[in-house]
Amino acid sequence: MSITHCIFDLDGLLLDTESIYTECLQILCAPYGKNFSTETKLQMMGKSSLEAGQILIRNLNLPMTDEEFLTKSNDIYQEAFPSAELLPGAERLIQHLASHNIPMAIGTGSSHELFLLKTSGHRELFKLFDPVICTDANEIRLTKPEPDVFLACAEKFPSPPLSMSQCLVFEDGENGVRAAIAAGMKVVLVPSLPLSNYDPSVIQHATLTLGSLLKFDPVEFGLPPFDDI
Ligand SMILES: O=c1[nH]cc([C@@H]2O[C@H](COP(=O)(O)O)[C@@H](O)[C@H]2O)c(=O)[nH]1
Ligand SMILES: [Mg+2]
Repeated sequence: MSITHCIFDLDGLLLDTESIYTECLQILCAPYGKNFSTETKLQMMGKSSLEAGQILIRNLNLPMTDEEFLTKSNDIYQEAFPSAELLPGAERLIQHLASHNIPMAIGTGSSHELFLLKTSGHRELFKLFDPVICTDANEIRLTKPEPDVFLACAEKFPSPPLSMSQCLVFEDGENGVRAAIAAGMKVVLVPSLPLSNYDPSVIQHATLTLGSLLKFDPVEFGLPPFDDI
């Protein structure tokens, strides 16, 4: 069945914020002589700031409380996120789908406050999404890999899809791919870390895996073809 609605992850999928997270968390860990590993990062991706901090503290045995992590990391994020850049192919795909009136949502593990900071350089483009569901929204009980964020997107579209299988999720994280599958949606994995780090079962269950959003062909999902090729 054709796709009628598209749902986009934010960090590492539309915006190059995963590289910023890595730099910020390396800065945070360095004074403790700890190394922020890719394995830990993959577990954190898609989680709320608090849950991600708890994973980091536990995995690296960091001598700090959850509150200390939130304060320290937030100070570093406030400086770093306003310069977040769009990833290759993101603007082209968003403008294309918008020009064909395909409903688009954002479903992110980010808080609404950090969403605003990260997208501050791209305000007009992010007005094309309705709804924008952040992980601190009232209706979100559980974060990715649970399906709550994506199910809330489906429910809040101005005109909701007939079935979850008509929603296509774009994701860069393991937790996000699992959440999309749990929601009964199709999912394109565009990894933001080398693919060799990903759980093979995540890659196997994704509908499609692409090296970049530039490689996405809307026609494969029954969406209108690009006009510029
Ligand atoms: O290195 C990290 N990557 C990602 C996260 C968390 O994961 C979210 C991004 O997940 P997603 O792209 O699925 O929204 C971020 O907003 C943040 O809460 C983090 O803490 N640290
Ligand atoms: Mg992501």
